[in-house]
Amino acid sequence: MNQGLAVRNLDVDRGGLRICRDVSLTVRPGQVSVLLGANGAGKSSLLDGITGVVATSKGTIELDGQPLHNRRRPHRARMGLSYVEQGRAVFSQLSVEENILIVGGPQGARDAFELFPRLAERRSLSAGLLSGGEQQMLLVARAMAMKPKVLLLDELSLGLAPVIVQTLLATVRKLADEGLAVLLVEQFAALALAIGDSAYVLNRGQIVFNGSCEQLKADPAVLEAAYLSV
Ligand SMILES: Nc1ncnc2c1ncn2[C@@H]1O[C@H](COP(=O)(O)OP(=O)(O)OP(=O)(O)O)[C@@H](O)[C@H]1O
Repeated sequence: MNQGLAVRNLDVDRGGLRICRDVSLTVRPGQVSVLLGANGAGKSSLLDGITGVVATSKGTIELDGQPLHNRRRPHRARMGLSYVEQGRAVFSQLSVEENILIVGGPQGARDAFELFPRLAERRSLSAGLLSGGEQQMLLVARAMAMKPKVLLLDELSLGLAPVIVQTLLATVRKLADEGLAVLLVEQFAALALAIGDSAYVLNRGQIVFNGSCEQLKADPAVLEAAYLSV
C-alpha cells in the first residue's frame, strides 16, 4: 500500500545558508497537507529539497517506505514525486494536447481532459494563449500524467483571482480523494485550509505548527505570528 511521503529532520542549504532546519512532515495518501508561511520562510526551498532540485545533506526523505534522499531528481520523479514548481511555464509554442502527450501519451491526455474539461475544449490551442488559470490547470495535468504517488504544488494561485484558485483547489481535493498524497504550498491560506487535512506552518525555515487544518483555523494566532515575525 502507498505509504505516502515521510520527511524527517531535513535541512536545506542554499548559497551556503541554512534555509530550512530540522523539518519533519508527512503527506499521506488521500490527504492534502497544507504548508503555510510568510514570504521567504523557506517553503519553496523545502519543496526543492524534497524533490531533489536542491541537494540535502542531513535528514531523510522516504516515499512509500523507500529512501529517496540519496537519489537524484529524475529518480525521485520516477519513484512517484511530481512537482509543479512556482512560476513554472507551459511549452507555449506547443498545443495544449501536445503539452500533455509528450509527458503522458494518449492515456495521459485522456485523463487530463477528464480532469479538466476546460483543457479539452482548448486542446488544439497554443498553450501560450491559455489564461493564467488554464495554464496552471495544464501544469497540474502534466504533473498528473506522470502518474505520481505524491503531488507537490507551489503557489498555483500566483497572479490568479480567488475564484479561479477555488476551482483549482477543488480539483486538488478531488485528486486526494482518489488516493493521491498532496503537499500544497499556498498564499491563500483560508482557501487552502478549507480543502486541506493536515497543516504545517514554516517560520524562518522551521516547522512551528503541525496539526489539522481544523485546529489551525480555530487558532489563527499561530498563523498571524508566523506571518508577522519575518
Ligand atoms: N538559489 C538561492 N540561493 C540562495 N538563497 C536563496 C535561493 N533561493 C532562495 N533563497 C533564499 O531562501 C530563503 C527562502 O526562500 P524561499 O523561496 O524558499 O521561501 P518561500 O517561503 O517559498 O517564499 P515565497 O512565499 O516568497 O515564495 C529566502 O531568504 C531566499 O532569499
